[in-house]
Amino acid sequence: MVKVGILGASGYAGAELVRLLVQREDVEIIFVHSNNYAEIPFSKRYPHLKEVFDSEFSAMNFENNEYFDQVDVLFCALPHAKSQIAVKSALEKGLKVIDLSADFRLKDAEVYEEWYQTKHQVSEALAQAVYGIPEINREAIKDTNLLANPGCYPTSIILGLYPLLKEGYTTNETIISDSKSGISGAGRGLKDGNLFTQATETIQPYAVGSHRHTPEIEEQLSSISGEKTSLMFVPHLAPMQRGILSTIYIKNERNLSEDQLLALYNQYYEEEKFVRVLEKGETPTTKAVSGSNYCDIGLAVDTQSNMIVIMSVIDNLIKGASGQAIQNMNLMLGLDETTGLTQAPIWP
Ligand SMILES: NC(=O)C1=CN([C@@H]2O[C@H](COP(=O)(O)OP(=O)(O)OC[C@H]3O[C@@H](n4cnc5c(N)ncnc54)[C@H](OP(=O)(O)O)[C@@H]3O)[C@@H](O)[C@H]2O)C=CC1
Ligand SMILES: CC(=O)N[C@@H](CCC(=O)OP(=O)(O)O)C(=O)O
Repeated sequence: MVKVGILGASGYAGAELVRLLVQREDVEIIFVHSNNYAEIPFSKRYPHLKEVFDSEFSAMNFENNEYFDQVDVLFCALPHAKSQIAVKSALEKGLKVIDLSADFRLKDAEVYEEWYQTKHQVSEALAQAVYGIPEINREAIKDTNLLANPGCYPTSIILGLYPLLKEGYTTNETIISDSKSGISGAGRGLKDGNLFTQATETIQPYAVGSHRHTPEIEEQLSSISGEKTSLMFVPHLAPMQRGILSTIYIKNERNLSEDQLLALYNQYYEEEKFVRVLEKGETPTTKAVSGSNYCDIGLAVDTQSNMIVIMSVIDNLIKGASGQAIQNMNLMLGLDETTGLTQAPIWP
């Protein structure tokens, strides 16, 4: 039995961890943390899990936390900069740690501090953290105790570009990703722009050219291509609960035909349970991956402009957060990577 604890379980990502893990017979959830909802049953905040998971939230201090002595794996689903002390303490106690925030995703503390405007308190641990996209760096994930779970936008974009960049495809022309996210991507915290009245029946770009996922994506794309690779990333808030669509544009510098492009992606992803490459002419929809750990990728070549268009969709809370975190946990524990993640998507 694998014993797990979840920090930030009252948030959307934490609650998805609970929903996915509570259904497993090989996992026991030992504690769910929330300071604001301490001693309140989980199912009061998340009524869909009534009689499925009714344990109370526990408030806690993260330094030398005795709760950590009771578990094998710690998931941190806290905002940026809030889990660093917990991660340090859990690593010292010999736990496997999976952090869903951005705190261990960037290798360079200075870059983190510039983009997140806060000092990194555990920068010495950055070197040991492994960035967790299993389809790309499965072997390193198996060997780490500190897993940096990727951001939701980065997951959709990196999986979308991986085969082309791995093949040495264009890195000297700017790549563009026009990405759209459902509102759950912003978490459950109250924010004016996420009110129903502000966010429904409209779509809006934000953080144009300045989104904090840009350095994360560029670092990973550069690592794949072996050269400095830059990205023009434009996120949008879309009026849906879940889902991310990234439409990525990259110069077709080797004049691949659509059939060749599809063959390349099929070759890279044919063994990957959670990546589905669509057929010629098909375009992905966020609905087709909703509630699942799938990433669906559609491909097209625009012969007029000689641009490749990659369309990548995920559920931001599953493959973009908690599903991928569990996929990583499975690998870190030597389990079948797909355990607990084979639920089919929900439609409509
Ligand atoms: N939503 C998404 O699609 C994705 C989210 N992530 C990342 O996962 C993490 C959680 O996100 P999400 O679930 O959306 O966020 P939510 O805002 O929904 O939840 C935040 C959680 O963190 C806790 N928390 C907030 N502030 C503090 C603090 N100062 N100290 C201790 N605990 C605190 C809250 O507990 P309390 O009840 O006490 O307020 C709550 O449990 C973030 O780092 C986010 O970037 C990553 C990928 C996708
Ligand atoms: C819609 C929305 O607001 N999305 C969030 C991204 C959430 C996420 O995955 O990012 P992190 O894990 O890096 O926080 C944003 O743009 O800040």
